[in-house]
Amino acid sequence: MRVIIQNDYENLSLWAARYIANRIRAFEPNANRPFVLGLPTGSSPLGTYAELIRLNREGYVSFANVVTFNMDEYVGLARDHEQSYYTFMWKNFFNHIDIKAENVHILDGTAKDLEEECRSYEDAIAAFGGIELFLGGIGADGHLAFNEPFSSLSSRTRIKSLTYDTKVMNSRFFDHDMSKVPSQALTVGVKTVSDSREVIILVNGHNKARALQATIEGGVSQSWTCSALQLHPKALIVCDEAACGELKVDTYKYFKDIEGDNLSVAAMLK
Ligand SMILES: N[C@@H]1[C@@H](O)[C@H](O)[C@@H](COP(=O)(O)O)O[C@@H]1O
Repeated sequence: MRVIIQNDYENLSLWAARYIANRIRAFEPNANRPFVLGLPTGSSPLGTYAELIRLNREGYVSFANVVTFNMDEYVGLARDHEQSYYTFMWKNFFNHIDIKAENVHILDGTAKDLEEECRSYEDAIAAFGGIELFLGGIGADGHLAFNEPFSSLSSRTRIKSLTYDTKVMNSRFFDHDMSKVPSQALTVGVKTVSDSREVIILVNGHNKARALQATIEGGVSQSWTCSALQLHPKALIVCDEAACGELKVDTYKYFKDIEGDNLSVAAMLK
């Protein structure tokens, strides 16, 4: 596992966006061989999306041959609901880049047969040859996508009930009214994420410090689903100083030292 520690959220976002842009450029995707990118919602990726939009507008990276799969979606929210993840993604990212609408995949939380919706999502990922790079965030309880604590580490896309804590956290988007927060979501599984050839997780802020500690230093455990990344051959954590509060000094120093030359945000633009 690599851990990139940036001073603040701004630099974390620039570094992550430039890394992703460079990966897409190096892949040289075309219509027959698209770059398959997994994407999250939430506040963590907003800065990364903003920089990717800027890089796209400047002509540094194109999404014309990028295929995306989003991590999750609330059950029961229509796509045009202002808090659906569908709305979030178009508003904050897809509307501003040169991606083709037919290349965007987002689970439909209003599908008649939700189990079939999940199965066909996994089939669609497989049909594209799997995901090249999955970008994600984590919840304060370490959830990856909506894989809440004690989700199976070999889980696939399925329906999950949200924990009380997650509903409280997400109620900020629903007028702070818990009763408006959907109780269930469709989510890719831990295994769906970890089957990707590369995983990048953004972790910022003090409230994620325990989750970051569990991801890097704790044992692999279903109680912190993010810890499954320890078994991944190419997992990359991009975090800010604030999120490092629970790491051992030695751990912190190790990653700062070993990644020293790689931390420059400016040097990421080729
Ligand atoms: N399902 C999403 C996750 O994919 C996200 O990583 C997490 C953290 O959100 P934020 O980035 O806003 O802290 O919350 C949500 O519940």
